[in-house]
Amino acid sequence: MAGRRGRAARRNLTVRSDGSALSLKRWWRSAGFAWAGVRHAYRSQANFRIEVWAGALALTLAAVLRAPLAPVALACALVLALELVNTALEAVVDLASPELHPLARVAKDAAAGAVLVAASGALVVGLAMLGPPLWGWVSGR
Ligand SMILES: Nc1ncnc2c1ncn2[C@@H]1O[C@H](COP(=O)(O)OP(=O)(O)OP(=O)(O)O)[C@@H](O)[C@H]1O
Repeated sequence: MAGRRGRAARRNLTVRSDGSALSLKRWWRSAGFAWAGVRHAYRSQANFRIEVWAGALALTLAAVLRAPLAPVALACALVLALELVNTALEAVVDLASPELHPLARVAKDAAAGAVLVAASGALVVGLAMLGPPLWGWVSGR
């Protein structure tokens, strides 16, 4: 009996906390905030815009050349996600340290480094996946 009551109480708690977290309205609101973040990055960051269009080009080429889509999509998503994190970190650093500070530099440089590493990896993935079929298409083989 006590066990059943305990389980019911736990279920109530779970329903109350998970219920709101899983509500479609709440999820839609959160997605709206996330999309606002993406739009802000697109408007304010030239690098993000370049990466978006480079990714779109790579995905189009992969589809047209019938190259594996998943690794190209994953590499593009990684670069874009890290650029968004870099944008967020830049904003937080500017908020916390408007003056020049060595730690602010470390934070911004490391975040930019993360994007650079991901972009280099994406370039390798792009060359490996799209290079051979593109070469075959160009050379008519
Ligand atoms: N508060 C700061 N203290 C110390 N160094 C800073 C600070 N803000 C920026 N820097 C240095 O200047 C570099 C450029 O910073 P900035 O905020 O202009 O970013 P960015 O690389 O121009 O990025 P974006 O063009 O995407 O905004 C940083 O990587 C860092 O080395």
